[in-house]
Amino acid sequence: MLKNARPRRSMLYMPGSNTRALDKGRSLPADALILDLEDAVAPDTKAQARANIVEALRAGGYGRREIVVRTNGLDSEWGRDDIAALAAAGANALLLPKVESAAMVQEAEALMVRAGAPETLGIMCMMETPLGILRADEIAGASKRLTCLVMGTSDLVKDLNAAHTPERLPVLTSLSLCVLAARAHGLAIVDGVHLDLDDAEGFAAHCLQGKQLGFDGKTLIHPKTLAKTNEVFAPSAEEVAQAHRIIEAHAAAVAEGKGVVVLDGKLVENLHVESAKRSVALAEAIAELEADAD
Ligand SMILES: CC(C)(COP(=O)(O)OP(=O)(O)OC[C@H]1O[C@@H](n2cnc3c(N)ncnc32)[C@H](O)[C@@H]1OP(=O)(O)O)[C@@H](O)C(=O)NCCC(=O)NCCSC(=O)C[C@H](O)C(=O)O
Ligand SMILES: [Mg+2]
Repeated sequence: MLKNARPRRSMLYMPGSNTRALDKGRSLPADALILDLEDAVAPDTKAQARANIVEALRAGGYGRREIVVRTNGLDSEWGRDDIAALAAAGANALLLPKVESAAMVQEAEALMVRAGAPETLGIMCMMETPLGILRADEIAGASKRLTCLVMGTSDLVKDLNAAHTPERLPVLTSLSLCVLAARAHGLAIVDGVHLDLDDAEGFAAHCLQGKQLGFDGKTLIHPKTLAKTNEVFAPSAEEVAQAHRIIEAHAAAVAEGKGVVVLDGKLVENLHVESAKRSVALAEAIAELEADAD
């Protein structure tokens, strides 16, 4: 069972230096917004971006969208000040970049606590360096505050000296290792960004591949990709209807003292019921989120 389960089909990055984007986030159909202080922000605008995000959080208006702030690394000149300013500013989670060990997570958590972070403030980790991927299990188990791993496939491809390819073979092992680590620790996990904004077909294929690999959703860089992402990572109406049929057929079998049933020629066991219940719960959570956004 996932800790802190909620829809994370679409997580849209926006630079903290872009106040227009921070404002637009209040009306975009994203499950989560990542207000960025790291790579999307130039060094000489870091302090202003931090102030913009604190002000945006104070002003509120983001509804039920999950609000995540990506801080700079603790090895940079800005990381500690980011955590000090954001720990109690009202975000749902802080996203730590380039995490490579449990110790890095725990150091950030200690700073968050010192800065007055509420117990509800979550931690997310960017998985985007070779060492971080190799230590995914250690990182995913580093703190009770951890809710979600976020793939950073751009940095990863760079560090691997690999290439962005349509099938993503160069990063498949890394993606799957992180999915394994996330699930082993009951965490959510979200796929990396697609950099080519004019490649709608390739983007859709990567969404589908991510869903098939087990990801809960995808990180995004532009609002025009939200609709496709939300569609792919949501259970379809047919899937939800089939999930209800599976739950009902199995319940009827159990009432007759049987543990399994054959539905449409396919075996249905308890594990299928668990998956069906997960689909129904996700569909309900999405409906709630979308009703709230109207
Ligand atoms: C890529 C962009 C710079 C493009 O911006 P722009 O030229 O303004 O795009 P449009 O003119 O098409 O924008 C249309 C309207 O949409 C708003 N907009 C655009 N992008 C966003 C956004 N991300 N969030 C919110 N709103 C957005 C524009 O303001 C326009 O609105 P309006 O004025 O009403 O018409 C830009 O999309 C952008 O900056 N994207 C985010 C880039 C980013 O955050 N990058 C860092 C994260 S990715 C990363 O770091 C990867 C990871 O770490 C790894 O290693 O893999
Ligand atoms: Mg990165």
